[in-house]
Amino acid sequence: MILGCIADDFTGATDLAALLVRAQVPVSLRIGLPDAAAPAPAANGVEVIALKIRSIPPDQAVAQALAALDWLQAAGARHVYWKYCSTFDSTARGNIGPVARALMDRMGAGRTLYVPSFPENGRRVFMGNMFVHRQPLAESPMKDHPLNPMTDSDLCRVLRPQLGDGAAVGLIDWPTIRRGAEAILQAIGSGPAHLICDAIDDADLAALAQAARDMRLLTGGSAFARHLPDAWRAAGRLDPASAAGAPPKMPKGPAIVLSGSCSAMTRRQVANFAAQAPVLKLDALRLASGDDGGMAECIAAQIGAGRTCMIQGTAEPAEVAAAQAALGVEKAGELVELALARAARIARNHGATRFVVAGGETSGAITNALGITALRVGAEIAPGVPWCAGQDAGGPLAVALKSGNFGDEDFFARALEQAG
Ligand SMILES: Nc1ncnc2c1ncn2[C@@H]1O[C@H](COP(=O)(O)OP(=O)(O)O)[C@@H](O)[C@H]1O
Ligand SMILES: O=C(O)[C@@H](O)C(=O)COP(=O)(O)O
Repeated sequence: MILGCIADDFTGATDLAALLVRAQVPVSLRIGLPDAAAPAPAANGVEVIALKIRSIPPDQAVAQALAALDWLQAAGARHVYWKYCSTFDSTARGNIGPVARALMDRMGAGRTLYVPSFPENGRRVFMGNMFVHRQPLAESPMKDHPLNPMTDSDLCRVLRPQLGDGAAVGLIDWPTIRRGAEAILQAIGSGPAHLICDAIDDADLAALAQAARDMRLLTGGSAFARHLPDAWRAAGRLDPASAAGAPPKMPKGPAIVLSGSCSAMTRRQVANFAAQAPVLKLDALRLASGDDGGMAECIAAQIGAGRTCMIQGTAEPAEVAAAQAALGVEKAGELVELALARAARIARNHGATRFVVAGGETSGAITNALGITALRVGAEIAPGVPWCAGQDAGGPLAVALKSGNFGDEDFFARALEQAG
């Protein structure tokens, strides 16, 4: 296997898998830690392991990431990629830094790069500061994220305390990156173990990939990973004729939209789709007292009759803040995730075959609830959001796991049309 990847959430995993398919390599996407009976990886392919470790306590995230690393290494991974969010989503304690550090220690890797930029989706790092479209990260809607609000745009400052022990974090800045792979290589050689990298367009990411092609451990978003296969091909380490293979066949049938993201873009997408399909809005406070607003009846009436509907946890920042103040951040999030996971199972029992899900944590909860253990990546609906084909006890199904911030306003309708 040329590359083994550990993704910290499920939308991130399908994003990464889609971009690697674009890079013309065979990609296998496994949900959770593969068991002993899992099929062996392809010799020249990429393995992506989707974990749900973005917001859990650092020691648990590290333990799961190391277990994934052990599996990937035993399966022959030549390089390893630690995939986190293109907006560097993490809590004050981690988990980007602690997991990177643990992977470095276990692999004996002296250095690694941190390259979250995803220019096609408006995420750029300049002089160590992350921008989301035209706004600094800390002024963007990411400041209101329910689980990991991002309140500092300076990524060196975000990473340093996560690494602890006074760890040195360096920056490979854009003027260096614009001088090309040779200059980047020198900066890597003379810098500290942890290096945040600027990148404002895909040419920057390609230069970084060329400079980093010998590094065994790399970290970042999907857009940087996409450039690695070309860098390895140029170095003669990957068959120039390698291909992603034929896209999987997607099942047809009733579809449900399940939205747990509260991002600004998802809120617009939910409002847009609400004008076209029946919607049930969950309320975290009512869920806490066992009231889901008749969710099962609503799903049975719509999906059972072959029509679509949407169940949303999605709410405005003030509503989320009120629920969190009453219930606690974790409890409020968990209640909505569990309700949406239950909605997915009910919909499946009424014949749903297509699931459009918004939100990374939400996608993790739903994919696990459906018992999906592997996905095959199909066509992208929006950059970084592919339809994926999977299987559960009831047979074939399709899921589109949308990162909170990805896609245009009409994303849900477009997704259903595309796989219609
Ligand atoms: N109304 C709500 N009140 C409180 N928390 C909510 C509400 N709706 C959704 N959530 C929680 O917010 C979190 C959103 O995270 P996630 O699904 O990862 O979305 P994103 O992709 O935008 O990061 C989930 O844990 C979800 O359950
Ligand atoms: O890199 C990205 O932006 C995405 O792949 C990602 O990780 C999405 O996370 P959520 O926004 O929590 O869905």
